[in-house]
Amino acid sequence: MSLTLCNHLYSCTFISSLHQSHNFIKLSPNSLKFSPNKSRIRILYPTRRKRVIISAAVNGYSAVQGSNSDETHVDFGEKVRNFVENFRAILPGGRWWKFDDDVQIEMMAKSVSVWKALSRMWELISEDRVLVFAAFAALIVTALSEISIPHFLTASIFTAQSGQVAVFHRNVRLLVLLCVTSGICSGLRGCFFGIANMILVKRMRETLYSTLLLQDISFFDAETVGDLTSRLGADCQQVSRVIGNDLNLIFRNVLQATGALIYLLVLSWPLGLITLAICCALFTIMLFYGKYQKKAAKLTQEFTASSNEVAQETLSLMRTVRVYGTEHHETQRYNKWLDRLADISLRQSAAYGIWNLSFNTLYHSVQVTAVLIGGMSILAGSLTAEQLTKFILYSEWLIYSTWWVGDNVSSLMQSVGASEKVFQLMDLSPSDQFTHQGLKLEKLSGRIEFKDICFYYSSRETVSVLQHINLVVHPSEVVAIVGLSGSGKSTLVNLLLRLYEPKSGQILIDGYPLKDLDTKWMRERIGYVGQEPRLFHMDISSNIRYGCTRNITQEDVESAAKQAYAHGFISALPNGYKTIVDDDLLSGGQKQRIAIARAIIRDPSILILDEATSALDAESEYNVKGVIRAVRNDLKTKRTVVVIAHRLSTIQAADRIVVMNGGRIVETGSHMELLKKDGMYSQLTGRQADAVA
Ligand SMILES: Nc1ncnc2c1ncn2[C@@H]1O[C@H](COP(=O)(O)OP(=O)(O)OP(=O)(O)O)[C@@H](O)[C@H]1O
Repeated sequence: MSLTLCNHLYSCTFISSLHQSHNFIKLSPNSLKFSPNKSRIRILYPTRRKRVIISAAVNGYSAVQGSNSDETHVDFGEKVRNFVENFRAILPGGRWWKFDDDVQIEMMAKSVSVWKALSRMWELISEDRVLVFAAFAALIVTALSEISIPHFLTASIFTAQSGQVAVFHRNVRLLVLLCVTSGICSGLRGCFFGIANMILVKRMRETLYSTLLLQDISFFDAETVGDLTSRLGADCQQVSRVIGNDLNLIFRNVLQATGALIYLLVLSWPLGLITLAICCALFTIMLFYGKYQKKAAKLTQEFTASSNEVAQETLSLMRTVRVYGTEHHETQRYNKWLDRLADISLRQSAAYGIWNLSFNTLYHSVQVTAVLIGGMSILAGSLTAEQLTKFILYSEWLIYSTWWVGDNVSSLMQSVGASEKVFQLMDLSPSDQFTHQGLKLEKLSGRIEFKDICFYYSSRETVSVLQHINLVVHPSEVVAIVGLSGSGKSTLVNLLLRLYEPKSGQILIDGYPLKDLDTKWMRERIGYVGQEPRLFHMDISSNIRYGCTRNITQEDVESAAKQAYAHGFISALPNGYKTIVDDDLLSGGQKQRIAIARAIIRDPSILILDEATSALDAESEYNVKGVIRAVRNDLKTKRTVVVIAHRLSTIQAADRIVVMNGGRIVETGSHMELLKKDGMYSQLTGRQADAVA
């Protein structure tokens, strides 16, 4: 049965119930609609390393399976109990407020303390510490000027009332000076903190991006692009508030609150202590609120990342979505995450409401207490009206500052929550390939030897993909690897490209272990054309030059394009080699030809071609055969060619054919030798011949 969640709140109840019971679902019959042709409910939680799938057999769900008449028999007592339970759930601290139900704990990044997060941020910005110090200096001057204003304001009014002209003028002059100073320093403070923040976010993104680019390929097998771009975008943006907003305002308000408190205690210590007690209560509420917001922020980041993941996947597969007419389904898939985001936001807003309510209540209680006790003190003659006015002004100041501190601490907590995953990713060590300084040979002849290679992908440890592969490819030899789909051909090439490391065995290049060779040096000497070549969003010329470290002229580009049979169609494009392309603007065959030109221009000692298996067959075959022919005819440049071949004519052009099955090499030899053997190869060619016939 498929399940439609009628409204957002019910969806939360549903998900919560799923988590609570794990096996049994408690659902409100009103909230769900079932269609009879499916049998499972699946909820996917994207996690960093795995997706948790909760499946619930709906057929075993008797309460909903029954007719609607069940609903009418719910007795009054049950209804009241449900009402009371729901009411208790929405009270502060109730079940509705808890986030734990919403998400598996392993999807969260390791929690970092505020101090740890701040010290990490300081590491990133410490290079520009002068700017930060200048910002803090401006902040201190602003805070001190602002906190002195109410004193001189009140003093000016009361000195005018009592006719002390000289003192009145001095107070007004000081007032003007304080206003001007606080105005200027406030501007400088905002500007310096803003710049410091911009630097922090820029460094954070730079560091994160460069760390990601240096990870092993297996890291990208486990992470999704949408998730990573979300860390770079939304998460870093959230952290951007830390210095420019949160810290800046926290420090300002802490300073002002401290000043106001001292002033109040000097003015009247009993009233000062009462105000302090109220502020402590406010601060305690604020701590709970801050923690709550931090957790909410972490979930918001997770769900934003998940929604980005869905959007990115759908938009990049837009043609498939259109052809299969799944727009509505995809919208629902996206909406599911939006609903969860809205749910978090709903609770955040409700928490904000409670926080504001507490503040208002406590704020007004300070006013009332001050007027009551202060008024009685005036009547008793122990306090003047001027002192009480100052007291009320400063107590307002104190409580407002406490409120601001609370507000900004909660915002800081949110930023810290958002930064956790970013720091976790930033802490990843780069792949060994980038840290290890390997050997650089004087000359590479292109001899490749696979020695007893075994391999499985870390994401599927139980599935052995290559088993005891032994193969020698001689310099300038053209070797075709053939076999059924999934037999491990591309994996073998991936190991040669060092995208993955063998689990056992060794790959030798010119007799040297591939692991000992300098990866960058080695890759510069390999040309690779994948089965589905991808192009960058830049002009064709730049796409062909991509990654080539030697000096390249436009003639070199055109010559490589001619060898790859790409010159003709490129010249026919409106802007020729300057035409901006990307993955969608050219046909599969045209992209492949550009990728071949990109491989040829490097003048590689080892050329690896993965022939396309799909609809491109004929064109791909023509292109690949052309490259092999060119290698054969060009006696000056010696190249070893490894081609993963699917077509008979490509295979025949090879010096040697290696047949793979189930991760093993089962046959090797020339076309004729293998046909005579009447083994797997002859079966494969027989099948292809039948297909052509
Ligand atoms: N990144 C990966 N993570 C986990 N398993 C993978 C990964 N890439 C490939 N595999 C699995 O490894 C096995 C071999 O795949 P491989 O791509 O090497 O086969 P192939 O012979 O090149 O197939 P084809 O001719 O269809 O391209 C397959 O079972 C595949 O599902």
